[in-house]
Amino acid sequence: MSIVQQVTARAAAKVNLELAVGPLRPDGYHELSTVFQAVGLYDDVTVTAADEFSCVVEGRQADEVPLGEDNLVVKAARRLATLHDVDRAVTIAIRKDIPVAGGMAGGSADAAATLVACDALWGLGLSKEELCAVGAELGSDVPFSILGGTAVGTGRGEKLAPVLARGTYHWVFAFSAEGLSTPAVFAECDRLRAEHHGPGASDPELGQSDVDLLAAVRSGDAARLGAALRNDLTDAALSLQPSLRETLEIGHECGALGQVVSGSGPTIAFLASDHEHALDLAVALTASGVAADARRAHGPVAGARLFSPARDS
Ligand SMILES: C[C@](O)(CO)[C@H](O)COP(=O)(O)OP(=O)(O)OC[C@H]1O[C@@H](n2ccc(N)nc2=O)[C@H](O)[C@@H]1O
Ligand SMILES: Nc1ncnc2c1ncn2[C@@H]1O[C@H](COP(=O)(O)OP(=O)(O)OP(=O)(O)O)[C@@H](O)[C@H]1O
Repeated sequence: MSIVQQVTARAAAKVNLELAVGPLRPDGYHELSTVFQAVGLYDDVTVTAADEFSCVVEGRQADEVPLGEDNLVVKAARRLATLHDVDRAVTIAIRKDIPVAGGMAGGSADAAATLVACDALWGLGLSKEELCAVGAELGSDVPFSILGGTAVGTGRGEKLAPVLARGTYHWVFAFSAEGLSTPAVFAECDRLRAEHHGPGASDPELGQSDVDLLAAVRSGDAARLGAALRNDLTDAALSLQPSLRETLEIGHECGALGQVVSGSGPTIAFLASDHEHALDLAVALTASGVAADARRAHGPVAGARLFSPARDS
C-alpha cells in the first residue's frame, strides 16, 4: 500500500455583503454581525510530508507574504498536528491569486486549505465543525473559509449560520495597489466613532443582520441585494485610503447594482446584473486607472476542499 505524501486543497476569497461593527470587547476584538459570501477567486495550497514545517509562496503578490512561522499556514498545520498528536511535519506550497491584505480573507483561505489538506494527508477524518473550531483559533475569517457558500457570522465573525442563497451573483473586484491592515482599519473605525460621538459615548448596538439583505439573498434578486450592501468599516477604509472614493464613484457611474468595501478593504466589490455587465464594469474600472486591477468572480462558491490540479483545473 502506498502512503500519500502530497495533498492539494483550494480555498476561495470572501466578500462581506453586510458588516455591522459593534463594540470593542475586552479581548481586543469587535463584536460583529456580518453576512459572508465565498466568491470564485482561489488560492491553492499543497502540503507535502517533510522533516520540518515550512512554506513557499508563488503567484500574485507572493513577495508580500511572510514565510516561516509568521505565515498563517504554518500556524495552522502546527496547531492541527499538536491537537491530534501528529508527529509529522509538512512543507506547504501556496499558489496565491487572492489579493494580499485586500479584505478578501486571503491568509484565512490559505489556513483553511491547509487544515483541509493536512486532515487528508494525516488521515484524521475530522468533520467541518471540528476543522472550523481549529480555524477559529487562527483567525476570525478562517471558519467561514472552511464553510463557504453564504453565511451569517456573529461573535468576532467565527460563529456561523449558513444562509440559503438562490442564484449566482456576478461580482467585479477592484484591487488597490496598496493593502490595508485589518487591525489598523478597526482602530480607525474606533477613532472616527470617538471623534463623532465624543469620549464616553455609548457603544453602537448590533441588530439582526439586515432583514432586507437576507431576503434579497434568499430570493436571488441581484438589484435588491445591490441596494442592501453595507459595511460599517467603509469610513475607516476611506479615511486610510482616500482614493477609494473615486473607485466607488466610477463603479456607481458605470451602473453597478451596488458597491461595498470588502471586509476591512481596500478591495471594492461591485455587483453586476449579468456576465456582460460584469465584463463592462471590469473594463471601465481598469481603463479609469484608479484601480490597480479589476477581476470578475461569481458567488456563492464552496468552502475549502480537496483539489486535484491535474483533474479539476
Ligand atoms: C474584517 C473581517 O475580514 C470581516 O470578515 C474580519 O473581521 C477580519 O478577520 P481576520 O482577518 O481573520 O482577523 P483576525 O486575524 O481574527 O484579527 C486581526 C485583528 O483585527 C481586529 N479585529 C478582527 C476581528 C474582529 N471581529 N474585531 C477586530 O477588532 C483585531 O484588532 C484583531 O487583532
Ligand atoms: N498565507 C498568507 N497569505 C497572505 N498574508 C498572510 C499569510 N499569512 C500571513 N499573512 C500576513 O497577514 C496579513 C493579512 O493578509 P491577508 O491577505 O489575509 O489580509 P486580508 O485578506 O485583508 O484579511 P481579512 O480579509 O481576513 O481581514 C498580510 O499582510 C501578511 O503579513
